[in-house]
Amino acid sequence: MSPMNFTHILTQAVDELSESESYKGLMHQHKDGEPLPSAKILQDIIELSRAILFPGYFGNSTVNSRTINYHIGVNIEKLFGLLTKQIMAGLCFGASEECTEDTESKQAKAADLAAKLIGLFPQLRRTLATDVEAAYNGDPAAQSFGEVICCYPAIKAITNYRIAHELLKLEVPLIPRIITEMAHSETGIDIHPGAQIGSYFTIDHGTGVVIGATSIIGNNVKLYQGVTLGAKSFPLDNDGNPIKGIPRHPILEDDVIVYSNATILGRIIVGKGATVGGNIWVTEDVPPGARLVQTKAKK
Ligand SMILES: CC(=O)OC[C@H](N)C(=O)O
Repeated sequence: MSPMNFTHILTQAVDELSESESYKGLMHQHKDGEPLPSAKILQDIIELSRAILFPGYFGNSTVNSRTINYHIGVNIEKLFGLLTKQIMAGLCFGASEECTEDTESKQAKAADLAAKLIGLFPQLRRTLATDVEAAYNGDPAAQSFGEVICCYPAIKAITNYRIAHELLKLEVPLIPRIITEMAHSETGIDIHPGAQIGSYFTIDHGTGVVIGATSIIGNNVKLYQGVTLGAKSFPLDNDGNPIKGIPRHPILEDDVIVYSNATILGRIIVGKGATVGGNIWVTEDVPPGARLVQTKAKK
């Protein structure tokens, strides 16, 4: 192809891609003074959060009990600055009116929400400590808490989820979903920030786990790789659009174990202490303490 032809093809592509009919619904219209959330900075926020919650394991590895106050202080200060800006961007993204109107009060709100989230970090760390313990106690292959924190995808995914869930409760738009989707890409574990998950939660191996937006998981629950807590077909409104916000995912009560690749669908209850075996499809309530298993393979 001659350079003239390249130019023609490229110019035509530019023209077609710039036509409003072509990008309708697919472009975010930038307005001066309105930032968009940045996946890159949110990644920095997650790295800082991990360094604060699990000092020495993430971030600066030279931290010790004499210097911890300094390290946590520096990281919290950085986190507060970055988080405030990203929350502001999230508020702008979710705002129906122009974000440039009332910027000061939005900025004050963003700083307030960032401080509220950081204020929850001590409680988040206490809950994450239970998740680390559950991962260690739930896996004979784990040699130490340190190994679990450094290596287990579940700890990364659950940390992102627990931060994102608090941001969702603070009604910050978009950012919670970006944070859980970052963990999804990193670990293969997809936990929607809207799910409610108790303490001592663990996922062994993790790859392919999906936990839907309205799932409710009690305390001391263990999942294996490939488990889906999903929804069944959903109702549509008169215009044929899905009706949002309906509880449609399972409730797993305390002490439930679900083995690999089980698919549990709909707003059903898996009762306290029940065990759901691998590779099964569950769409009805499971009584407390039940053992649900697939029929054995036959020769
Ligand atoms: C996990 C799952 O059921 O996904 C289906 C859909 N995203 C929903 O939330 O209903």
